[in-house]
Amino acid sequence: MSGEIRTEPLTRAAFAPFGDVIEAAGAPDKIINAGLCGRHHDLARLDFGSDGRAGISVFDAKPRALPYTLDLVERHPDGSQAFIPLSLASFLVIVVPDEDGRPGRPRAFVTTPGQAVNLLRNTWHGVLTPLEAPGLFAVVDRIGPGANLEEYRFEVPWRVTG
Ligand SMILES: NC(=O)N[C@@H](O)C(=O)O
Ligand code: NI
Repeated sequence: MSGEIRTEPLTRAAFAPFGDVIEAAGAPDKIINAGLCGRHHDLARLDFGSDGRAGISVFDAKPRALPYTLDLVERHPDGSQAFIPLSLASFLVIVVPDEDGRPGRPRAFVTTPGQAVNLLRNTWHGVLTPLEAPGLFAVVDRIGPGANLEEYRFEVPWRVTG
């Protein structure tokens, strides 16, 4: 299976089967800090497994452009993975439903400035793909034993267009 994938806007509802959209959307859950800050509370389903712990790393990724050739996806069977831009750059988020242990048809989302994402454990996804510089991201994922990585290379790449 291969072909062309059109990008779609990133919304919590559309992304929910694959993970969470982390953003300051709507009214804050709580006003804190003497009224000077709104807290948008507990936005992501983090999961680091029974033998792992949470880690924060910084990724400095090369920006890419659309149309984008998708030939490789991966997943982390032991934990979730969150990508939080350290700038207002937009990025491409590719996720794929699993079909009997292999990726099915990818879906491609483009973030708007201020959006971050958390990928659920074992969700097929494209690697971190900024669409503009700087490609600096904080990444919250599992630190622990094992590779926590399964890769899949498509025999025929997908073409992702805007
Ligand atoms: N390999 C790694 O740390 N990053 C990937 O998991 C990725 O999704 O970019
Ligand atoms: Ni990953």
